[in-house]
Amino acid sequence: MRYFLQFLKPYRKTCILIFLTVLLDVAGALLVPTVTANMLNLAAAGSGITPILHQGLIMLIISLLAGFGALTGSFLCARLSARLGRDMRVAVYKKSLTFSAADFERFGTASMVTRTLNDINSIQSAFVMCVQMVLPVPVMCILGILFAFRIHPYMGYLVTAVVILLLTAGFFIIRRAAPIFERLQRFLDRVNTVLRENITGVRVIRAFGKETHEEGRMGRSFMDYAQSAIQANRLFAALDSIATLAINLSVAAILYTGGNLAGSGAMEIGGITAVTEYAIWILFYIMMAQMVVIMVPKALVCMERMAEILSLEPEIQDKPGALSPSLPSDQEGRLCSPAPASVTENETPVVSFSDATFRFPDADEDTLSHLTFQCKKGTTTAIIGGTGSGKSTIAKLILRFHDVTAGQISLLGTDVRDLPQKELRDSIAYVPQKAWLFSGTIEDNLRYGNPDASREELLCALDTAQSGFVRQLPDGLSSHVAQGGTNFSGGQKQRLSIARALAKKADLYIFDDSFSALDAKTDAALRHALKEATKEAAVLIIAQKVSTILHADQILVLEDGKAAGLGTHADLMERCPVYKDIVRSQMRDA
Ligand SMILES: Nc1ncnc2c1ncn2[C@@H]1O[C@H](COP(=O)(O)OP(=O)(O)OP(=O)(O)O)[C@@H](O)[C@H]1O
Repeated sequence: MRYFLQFLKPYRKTCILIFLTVLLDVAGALLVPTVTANMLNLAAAGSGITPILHQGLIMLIISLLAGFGALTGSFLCARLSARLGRDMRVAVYKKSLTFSAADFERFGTASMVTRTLNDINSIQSAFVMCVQMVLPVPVMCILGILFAFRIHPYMGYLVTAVVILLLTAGFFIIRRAAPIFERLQRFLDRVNTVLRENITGVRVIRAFGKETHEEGRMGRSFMDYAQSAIQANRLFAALDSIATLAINLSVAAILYTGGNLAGSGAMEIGGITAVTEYAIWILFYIMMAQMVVIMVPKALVCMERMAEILSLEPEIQDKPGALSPSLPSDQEGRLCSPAPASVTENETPVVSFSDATFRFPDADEDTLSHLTFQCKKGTTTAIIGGTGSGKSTIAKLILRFHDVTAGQISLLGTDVRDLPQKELRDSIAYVPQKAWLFSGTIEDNLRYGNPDASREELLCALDTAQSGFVRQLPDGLSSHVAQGGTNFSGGQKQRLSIARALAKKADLYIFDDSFSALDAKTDAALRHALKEATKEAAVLIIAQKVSTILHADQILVLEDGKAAGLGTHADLMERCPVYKDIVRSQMRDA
């Protein structure tokens, strides 16, 4: 709630305006029956047409003012709701950009999507409904009861009794509804998770013939959600029936009591119509408010879920004053080394691991242990090792998706934890293990890391990445890319991802198993072209195939997160049994 009020703060004036329009609307709704009663009383007393017409004119003015209030209120409310929704979504999205991989895992992708879209929608609609339906209730009740008392004390007591009865019934129903709505939101998260898995993994499901199994899983999630929704709707139905019964009983009571009072001359005949209308209006508003208030527990749960995201302290944060003036950029946007002048550029390590150790928060053992190596400008460092040996984790640590548990990683002599994350990542071009392209055009994707790149630079990056196929496409650089790049083959996606990285001017290029889908000829041609294109930077290649890294300046051999060897291919063939095993097994397979 605290967070929601913060979002509401900039719109204080609009809120006050909305309240005034609500007042106008409610006052109009109650004054029209009062004027009707006056007209009836005038007619019953046999006064002429002029005073009745006069009352009619007053009624017209009141109706116009009330209509203006209602219309303006609705407009302001709709606009406020849309702006609040936008502000909340932007805040949640911006916050999610600061999350580390571990922070994301706390929520899960499906829940993040539900929280950003569905939860904020629920907050928005509950807010609009509350302003339009709940805000007028106290005003309507107080004014309505006062007006009824003005006509006759008995009528006042009657209306008060009905109001108390309905508010009590509403209170108990809402108390029962809160946990149901909480459950409903959790089930919605689960439906989203299962649905996402089923849609993204549809080919695997079909290939393994698991349609029936998945149908069952989906069915159970839908059933749980449906059962809670039915329970909630039953409560709505109960509330609806109670309110209709209350309205009818109160009208009957008013007609009976009012008739007796009018018959005995204690009350004017028009009073019966007026009080009946007051009661109907009050009960109508209470009924609508209860329908809306029932949504409040759900909205509160959604607010809590939004607050969970907004209040989370990101695991990885920039240090206060992390902006590093010691790392000015050169003309091409690369960070310049803060190394002393005596150190020549070639000797300055772009990346340096010093006894770096890392353990995932939920793991029992270190994923990487005591790694020490350096990647220098103009050289290629390769990392090879078995599956799960920690190769990709090294790339993630350099990019600060995680922080080392012990030891240190430096970029151009500065601990990466002392650099602003933006500055750090700006100086690195990264090709992730899973090639991912964004929907749009090839050009949009290539410009992702370097929006100012010229067309020639983009074509050059494509050529280096052996993506000549782009030139053959009818639309060339403007060719459409589907979400995730699904309209390209695995190898094409990899090459486009490599071209995207190359289009960015960086101090360090990281290729995480990025050549795996390439045939041997393309792989060799790409590595040859890469040497020239990245000669001003350091290159880190993570690979499974020995042929990809054979000519690297140094090769780090990883075994269970530990360095089993570091050297050139020839060195390692002489003294690293783990490397020799890898080479032999791949030769045998070949
Ligand atoms: N988020 C995580 N939480 C816990 N453990 C993880 C997480 N991500 C990876 N691991 C574990 O860390 C280890 C190293 O993973 P990593 O992805 O670095 O391996 P890799 O050598 O790149 O493997 P591959 O060659 O299969 O890509 C693995 O045992 C993996 O199970």
